[in-house]
Amino acid sequence: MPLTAATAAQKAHTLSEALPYIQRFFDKTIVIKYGGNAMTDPKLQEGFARDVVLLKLVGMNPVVVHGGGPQINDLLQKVGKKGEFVQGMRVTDEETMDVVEMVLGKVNKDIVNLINRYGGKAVGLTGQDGAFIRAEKLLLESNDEPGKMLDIGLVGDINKIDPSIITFLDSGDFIPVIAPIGVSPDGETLNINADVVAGKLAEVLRAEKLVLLTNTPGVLDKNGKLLTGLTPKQIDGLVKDGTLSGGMLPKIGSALDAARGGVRAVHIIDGRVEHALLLEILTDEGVGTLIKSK
Ligand SMILES: Nc1ncnc2c1ncn2[C@@H]1O[C@H](COP(=O)(O)OP(=O)(O)O)[C@@H](O)[C@H]1O
Ligand SMILES: CC(=O)N[C@@H](CCC(=O)OP(=O)(O)O)C(=O)O
Repeated sequence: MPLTAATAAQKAHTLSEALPYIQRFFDKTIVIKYGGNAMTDPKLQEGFARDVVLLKLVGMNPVVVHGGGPQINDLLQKVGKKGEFVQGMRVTDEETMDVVEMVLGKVNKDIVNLINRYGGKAVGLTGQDGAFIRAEKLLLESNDEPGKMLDIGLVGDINKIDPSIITFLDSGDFIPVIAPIGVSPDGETLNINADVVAGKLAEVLRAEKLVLLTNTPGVLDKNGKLLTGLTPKQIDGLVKDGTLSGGMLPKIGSALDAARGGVRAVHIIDGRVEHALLLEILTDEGVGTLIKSK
């Protein structure tokens, strides 16, 4: 069907709008957290893969960190286990860890394949590769009994990320795709929340941007209204009054740490919107919640 003059002008305008963003982010690192909740629809997955390839081709260095929480829950259910979370972190016994590794391995390869199908050169990694994510067992402070530390099993608290393998891949044509698994000093694999890995990696890589793709329009207030920008003080209030809960807790904590750690722009956006990533990075249509460092 031929384009009308108005539609053609609109399309040209949208393409042209990308120019200053392409210039600004040229050769800059963009860490993208692809949440398990944002990857459930095949059409959205294809859109995501195309967006990542496009960002690489226009000269940016996209680094993908993926989750897979709902997919892990599905397999746990099939083997007769129930997913249990404390403060947004999965309680991980040995059997659960096997399921986590299995599912994240499959999710990782699916993303790699999809990016490659659209002409990218994705390379899948976990923190075990080159032992680039070193962690120790996480102890969480109990909310009910301050001072009491909770052991939630084989869950990692990041000690150190060695960025050299990622910068090496970035400097070539490659797109790193990272599963959130770390390795302890004695070689044990540890399950790490993907938001935590993405936030820390963005900091260590001195990324220009961290974009967390999830299944809500962003951070919502008590009445379900989108909060477009949040300061540390506002976040503190939302945690204390219970507006933020579950998976949003590690997400907001990591986002704030990254913003304070020097990542210039940290956004939580709706991965259910087609091409949400392109809209966020290459257009004036900033969507979701911007996390401010002060
Ligand atoms: N105030 C809030 N605003 C938005 N989402 C919230 C809020 N509090 C809790 N959540 C929950 O956090 C979830 C996102 O975190 P999570 O399930 O870990 O997603 P992901 O797989 O993208 O990391 C949302 O689906 C929502 O249920
Ligand atoms: C310790 C911990 O909670 N690990 C997460 C890792 C996957 C993840 O973070 O996935 P999403 O981003 O899709 O939530 C888990 O086992 O679910």
